[in-house]
Amino acid sequence: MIDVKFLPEKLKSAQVIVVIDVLRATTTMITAIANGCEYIIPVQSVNDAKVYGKEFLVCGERNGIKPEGFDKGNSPLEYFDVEDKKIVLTTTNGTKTLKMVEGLSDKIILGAFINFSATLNVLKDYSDILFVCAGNDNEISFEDLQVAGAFVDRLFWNLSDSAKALKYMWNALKKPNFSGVHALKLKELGFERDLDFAMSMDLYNIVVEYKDGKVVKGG
Ligand SMILES: O=C(O)[C@H](CS(=O)(=O)O)OP(=O)(O)O
Ligand SMILES: [Mg+2]
Repeated sequence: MIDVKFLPEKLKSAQVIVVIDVLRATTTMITAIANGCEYIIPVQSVNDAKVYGKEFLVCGERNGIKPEGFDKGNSPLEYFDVEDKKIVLTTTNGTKTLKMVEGLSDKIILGAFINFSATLNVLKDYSDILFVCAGNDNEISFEDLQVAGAFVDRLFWNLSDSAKALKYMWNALKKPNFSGVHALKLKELGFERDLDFAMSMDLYNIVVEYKDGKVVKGG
């Protein structure tokens, strides 16, 4: 079954789980890994991140903005210079959702548009996939649903009703349309370029996984 959770609730195990927080956590983490970051440790809180030692870049956001004392925020455009770095990251929705799916699958993948085709190639080998959209503060995210819909549209196993609904939504849109509440909020905060970046298809040809507590380049 190909199933989609519009929010990270009523979670269940699956052969593969794909966590989607296209604005911006999964887009940001994929960018960091594609630019040579060794690994990323997602954590729940700003205080959890601060305890990591000097060998880590301490990164993330609250209300979209880099917390005081942090090295980087949650804009993917800040992660082109992270070769061989170790990162600890806390974000409002994305890192929280990764922690929530821990233990539910042996294969947890990060989903976004910037490495869409590479991820799709891996997903084609599986018939039991759960897409988990991170949403925004417990509300659904139009942008996350678009990524799920684009994947579902290219997978041909049994679709759940939520997957079927997103397939039709994606077919109506045909390309990314970032105009939801979260996109507008990021625009107001001055992150318009993040939206363009996150809507770009296939900038990177890698798969990114969450394994043993770390976000790493997939095999
Ligand atoms: O930084 C982001 O884009 C969001 C926080 S907010 O909605 O902009 O305040 O965090 P994320 O975990 O990536 O949804
Ligand atoms: Mg988000």
